[in-house]
Amino acid sequence: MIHLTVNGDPKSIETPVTLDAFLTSLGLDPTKIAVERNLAIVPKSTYGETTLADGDRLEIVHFIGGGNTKGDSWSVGGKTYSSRLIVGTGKYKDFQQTAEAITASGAEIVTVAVRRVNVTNPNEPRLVDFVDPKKITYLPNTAGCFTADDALRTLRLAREAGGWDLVKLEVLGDQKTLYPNIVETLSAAETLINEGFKVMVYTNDDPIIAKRLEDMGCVAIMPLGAPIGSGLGIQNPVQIRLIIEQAKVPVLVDAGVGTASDAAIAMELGCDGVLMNTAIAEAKDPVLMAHAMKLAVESGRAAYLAGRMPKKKYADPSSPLYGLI
Ligand SMILES: CC(=O)[C@@H](O)[C@H](O)COP(=O)(O)O
Repeated sequence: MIHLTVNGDPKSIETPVTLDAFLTSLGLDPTKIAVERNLAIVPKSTYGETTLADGDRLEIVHFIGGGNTKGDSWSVGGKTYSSRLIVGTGKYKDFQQTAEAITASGAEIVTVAVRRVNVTNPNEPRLVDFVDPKKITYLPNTAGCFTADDALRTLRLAREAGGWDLVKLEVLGDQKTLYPNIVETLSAAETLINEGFKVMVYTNDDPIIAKRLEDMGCVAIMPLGAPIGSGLGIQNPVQIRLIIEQAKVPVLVDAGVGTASDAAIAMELGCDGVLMNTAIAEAKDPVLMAHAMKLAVESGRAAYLAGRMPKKKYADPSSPLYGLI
């Protein structure tokens, strides 16, 4: 019988085994841990030829290199995306800067205000000459529409012009708040869905309305974090969480993000993604901010998947084994 200690706990094994086999017998993945044997680090490449002996003291350190979110994709409108950041195309200095920011953001979907951004007129600079619609999904939106009729005309136009049927519906209530007009939004969503559009819908942070839009057939629910263009960050995390908990379609915070931490909070809440425009376009350095937003969305998503520790009322020492080695 061989007696060992593992992180201070006694362990016994019947016959000598290699470190590799021992770690595996503990249910550990030898590629993801580091081991100290009798105060000397064991190189990973020698785990297979290191035979444990009576009296060995092992210290095992887990999760070296951490996890990653590779392969963590999401789908909308029948297409799968790995970036969870959707960016707007308004408010930039020019299309060149728009394109550079989009590249830095890593976004695979960009939203375009059909009535404001030139996509099709060859006599003016066109966004499509800077951002290739074969590589990036264009998501036409109805920015600036205040009635269901306006929104319907705009999106029918978009389908006619570019064949786009995955659309972002936003019907606004007033100029001061740019809050959604929910009555008009519901009516437009119903018509669009009946006409075969796949509707990603901008809405308020009301779980009841969100459910109704989902039941109607919207393919994504996009509650505001704060008023469009305000950069105030997520004002109502509880409501966003309630919307996420009940939804069976993707939920993306849309509007009101001001800086990277706002995007991370949205993702930590469990959102499938974030849509933003102003925070990037009106930053002093839009391209750098686009990069920051990419990292924030990825980091918030990883934190959500990792599962945060519970909040505690009192201190809890970080190194319970301190002094034992
Ligand atoms: C681009 C777009 O669709 C906006 O209407 C959207 O809601 C973004 O809002 P922010 O500019 O606050 O990010």
